[in-house]
This record gives sequence, C-alpha cells and structure tokens, in this order.
Amino acid sequence: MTAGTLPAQDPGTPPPPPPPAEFVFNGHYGRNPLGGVSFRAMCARLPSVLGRTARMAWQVDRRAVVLLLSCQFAMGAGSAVQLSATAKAMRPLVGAAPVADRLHAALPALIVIAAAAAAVRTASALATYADGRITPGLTTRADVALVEAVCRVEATAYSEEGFSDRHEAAEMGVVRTQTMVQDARTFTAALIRMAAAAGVLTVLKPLMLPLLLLAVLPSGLGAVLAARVDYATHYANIGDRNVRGMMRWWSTEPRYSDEVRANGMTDYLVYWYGAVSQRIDRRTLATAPHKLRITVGTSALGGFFLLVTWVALGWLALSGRVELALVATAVVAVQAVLGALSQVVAAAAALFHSSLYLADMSSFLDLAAARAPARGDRVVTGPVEEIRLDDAVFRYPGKETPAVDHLSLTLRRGEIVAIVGENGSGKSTLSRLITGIYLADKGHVSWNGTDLAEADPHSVWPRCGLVPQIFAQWPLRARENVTLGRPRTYDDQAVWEAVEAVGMRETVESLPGQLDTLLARELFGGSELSGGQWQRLACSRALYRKPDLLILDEPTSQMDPRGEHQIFERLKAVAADRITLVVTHQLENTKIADRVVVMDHGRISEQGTYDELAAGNGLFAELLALSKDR
Ligand SMILES: Nc1ncnc2c1ncn2[C@@H]1O[C@H](COP(=O)(O)OP(=O)(O)OP(=O)(O)O)[C@@H](O)[C@H]1O
Repeated sequence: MTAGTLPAQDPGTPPPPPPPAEFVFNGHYGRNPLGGVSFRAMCARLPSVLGRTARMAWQVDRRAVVLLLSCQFAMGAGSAVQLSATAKAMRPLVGAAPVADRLHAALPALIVIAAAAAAVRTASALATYADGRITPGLTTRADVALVEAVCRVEATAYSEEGFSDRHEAAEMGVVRTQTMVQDARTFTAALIRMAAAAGVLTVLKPLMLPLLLLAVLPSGLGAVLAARVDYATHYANIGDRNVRGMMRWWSTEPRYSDEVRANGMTDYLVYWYGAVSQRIDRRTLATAPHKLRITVGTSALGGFFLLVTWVALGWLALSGRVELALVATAVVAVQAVLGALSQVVAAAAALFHSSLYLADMSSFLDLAAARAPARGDRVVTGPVEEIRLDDAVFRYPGKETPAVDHLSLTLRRGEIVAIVGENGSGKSTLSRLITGIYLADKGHVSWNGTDLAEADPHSVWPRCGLVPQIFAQWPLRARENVTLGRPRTYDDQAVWEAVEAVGMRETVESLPGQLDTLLARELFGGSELSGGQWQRLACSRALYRKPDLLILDEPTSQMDPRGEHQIFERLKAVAADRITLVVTHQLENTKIADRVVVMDHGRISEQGTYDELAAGNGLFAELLALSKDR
C-alpha cells in the first residue's frame, strides 16, 4: 500500500483532503489469474466450472434439473419439426395453383408448425419454471458455502496476504450464480435449436452452413475477448472494491454514527467514498476504447461473411441451381440458424464471463478448505488441570518480529492469572495461543499434556470461554446473545443465572420481550443496550459456558465501578473450577489475581503477586506509578 502524497503547503488555506490510499498488491494473489493464461487454457477451464455448477444444481433440485433438460430437448425437437414442416408447406405455397388450393395443400404442414410452436412455447415456460426452482437454492448454497468456508478457516488465514481480496472476488462468484442457470439454459437451448436448424439446412444445401458459421463466429470471439477485458478490470479493482465495501459499512453503521457526526467526519467520508468509486470507474472506462475496437473489428468481419452468405443464396436461386421453394425455406432456416447461432455465441460468452467469477469462487473455496484446521485427532478431556506454554513463538504473517517470543508459562486449575503489559506487548496474541486459536510457530502449547498442534480443536474450544477485547454485539435475541456457542437450554434458568451474575437481570427484565427481545435497534421491534451493558452480556456469555479456561481481555473497560466489582467478585467465586486469565491495563484490578504476568515485546519480563511486583522496581511498578500520577 502506498499513501497518497499531499500537495505543497500554503499556510493561508487548508490543504485539500488527502486522496484515498492506493492499494497495490504485488504478491502472488495480486496477479490476474488470466494474465499469463492462453485463450485455449481459459476455455478448457469452462467445463470444470460448468461441472461444479451442474453438480450444485443437481444437489439443489434433481427433478427441476431433469425437467429443465427435458424441456431443452423438447424445444430443440419442436424447432426442427417447425423447420421441416416449413419446407413442406413452402412447396405448395410457392406453386402456380389457385391460392385456396395452395393453402389447402399446405394446411397439414401449417397445423404441424402451429402445434410445434405451441409445444416450444410450453417447454420454454416449463424451463423457466425449472430455472426458478434451481437458481435461488443454487445461490443460497454457494452463499452458505462461502460463509461457512470463511468461518471455518484457521484464524491466521485472515492475516495472510490476499486472503481478504480473494474472498471479495469469490463474493462476485456468488452473485454470478444467479445468472448461471439462465446463461446455461440459453446456451443449451440455442445450441439445440441451432443443431436442429442446421440439420434441416444441411439437408437443403450443405454449403450454407460453413458460410453461416463464418458470419457468426467473429462476434462470438469479440464477446469472449470483451469478457476477458472486463474481467481484467474487475480484477484490478478488487483491492479498491474491498476497502470501499468496508468503508461503506463503517460509514453507515448506526453504531458509529455518533463518532462520524460529532467529529465532523461526514464530508471526508463522502469524499473518500466518491473518490475511490471514481477511481474504480476510471479503470473501467479506460478499457472502453479497447472494447470498442474489439466489437467494431469482429462485427465488421461477421457482417462481411453474412453478406457473402446472402449473395450465395441469391446466386443459387437466380442460377436455377435450387428451386424457389427450397430457397424460401433456406431463407427461413438461415434466419433460424443465424438467430440460434447468435444466441449460442452470446450465451457462451456470458457463460465464459460468469465462469471466470465462478472460478474465483471455486478456487477460494479450495483455498479455504486447505486452510481449515488439520491439527490431528487427539482429544482433550476435562477437567483441564494444567495449560503449559514451552518456549512458544508466534509471528504474524508478513511481520518481522514475533508477537510472542520464546515464552514459557504454566497455568493451573483454580488459579487467577492477570496478564499486563504495554500496548502491542503480545497479551492478546498470548491468549490466542493459549486457546489454540493460533498455533505456535515454534515451541508447544499443551492442555493436560496434549499438544494443541495435535489436538482436535473441537475438543478444545468447547472448554473455553473468551471475552475478547473487541466483542460482537449480535443482532439476535437477548437469550441467544448469552447462549450463542452453547445453545443447550431446556429452560431459561441457566441463562437467567448468567445474566444475574453480571448484574443484568433488571435490565433484561425491563426489555419489552425480556430474553426474547431482539438486540438490534436498527431492526423493527429491536432494542439497544448501552456499551457497558453489552460488555456485561459478553461476560455472561463466557460464564454461561462454565468453561475450563476463562479468558477475559479488558472485560470491564466500559463498565461502571459497580459492574466491574460484580464481575471480579463473580470471577473469584467461580475460580476454583477453572483456569482464569484476565488481560488488563487497570493494574488495580490485578489485585484479584494469584499471579501477575508482565509482558514486554512478546516475552515475560517479570511475574509475581501484585504486592511483590508493586514493591519491586520493574515495568509493573513503573506502569503502576504512571497510572497514579494524575
Ligand atoms: N492480526 C494481526 N496481524 C498482524 N499483526 C498483528 C495482528 N494482531 C496483532 N498484531 C501485532 O502483534 C503485536 C502484538 O499484538 P497484541 O494484540 O497481541 O498486543 P496487546 O499486548 O494485546 O496490545 P494491546 O494492549 O494494545 O491490546 C503488535 O505488534 C501488533 O501490531
């Protein structure tokens, strides 16, 4: 990322707002996957992407898929019948007999044409119905698969270069599944219609077919080349679109509306959003001349071949090489083939276009599957008596220095341990290592002697209760905000106990629907809690789990003294049954701990009781003195 540079300063006038930062990714995922790929290789990918969509459609609704395919074939057969009946009707119609006789002779063929047309229309309506049955399920399936994949990856994947942008690219794949069935349907229907019409035409005059192909292929090539240009632009815009999406959320989320208004951020945020959007537009518009050249060139070529086709047909008729009735049928067949061919080409280009985005989705799902935890199947059983870190090291991807650096620590059941240290000293990272959210790059973290690198996380995480520094305010009912992650509740007694333990009973009882109240002010019928009340609820969620390991990262930063006191009293009351870890900057709060661990640059600089450390002359005593110096 490179920040935008400000113009030279003029002391008289304030500088214009800085342009949004430019995001340029140079790593592996920053390159357009089509950049170095040949046209043939791109087309070769189409069947596998189509295959994946077909498999998904099959899983969504088999009967609808069968119905769709049957209708497609019925439409093709109907078209063929229509054309061959046209040929039959033409002969008497262009003859020399009186009009009534000509019509009479052509009547059976005309009835067949009408019946076939009705059959084609009916099949088309049924195909639309089948498509309507498949598409919503297909989109939902793709969407859910994407959400699940992202929820299940190793947490470290979020910090990996390009992961978020590939996720953004995959979102486009989900959007494209909405048109995928429609595109595939148009493609196969046109293909079948074309085959039928071409069959009839070949019987009439084989020479016409290659000429027609030549007339239509250039526009197909043009559509595919234009799709490729579109995709390249889309890929170049991924970084900007990703950050724009984030900014859109942060700017419009009601929770941050106070900050936006009172700090006068609106103008800059609107400017920023517009500027990034214009940058995206500029990239898109820059491709317009290129696309115009492609379209004009390929259309001119197609037009030339079409002219040759009509001239050839005229010459066949004028030179008497083909009788007039056949020429008339050939005109109809040529029109039919031409229409179908154009549709085949347009739908193939659309399919190809969609397949590029679906390929992004597909490869992201594969990446996410590869980044799902695969740690081993050892099972951690409770109660957890001891958690040990032996010389553990963890470094975030792309960072020079480790966030946790050769750290050893033993935590025992019944103990309350406080972790303190300056910002960035590695406290939150340490708690992620202890819970097994991250695995140590070097060294070991073990629970009851089982190395977390070899343990099934599903036997570890049910034993954790974590209140992170930044916790979620779930737009769910009050009850689910407590039970989320452990929804085992035959009645509400355990929920009320957890609510009571954090001093929230009165507040929840005063909500319009008590535990049933939706905690989202933005939604109809929803209610909102204050910041401290939300934090109490996050603590009740952790307590409700009755975990073997309870980790609270700045658990009382938004609470009033009564709430804070209540939480710490509760922690002490339940401490005997678990290991309790409190990460805090409120050094006075560490008095409740049996042991205080002080972190500095990813290492433990000292540890002991509050009194021991306060009386010493280390970092703890220094920070304590600063906290009292007001
Ligand atoms: N997701 C991340 N990706 C990259 N680096 C990170 C990430 N999270 C933290 N870091 C870096 O790791 C180091 C330790 O961060 P950590 O959040 O563990 O510190 P902390 O002691 O909890 O800080 P604070 O008191 O501010 O909460 C910091 O240098 C930080 O920049």
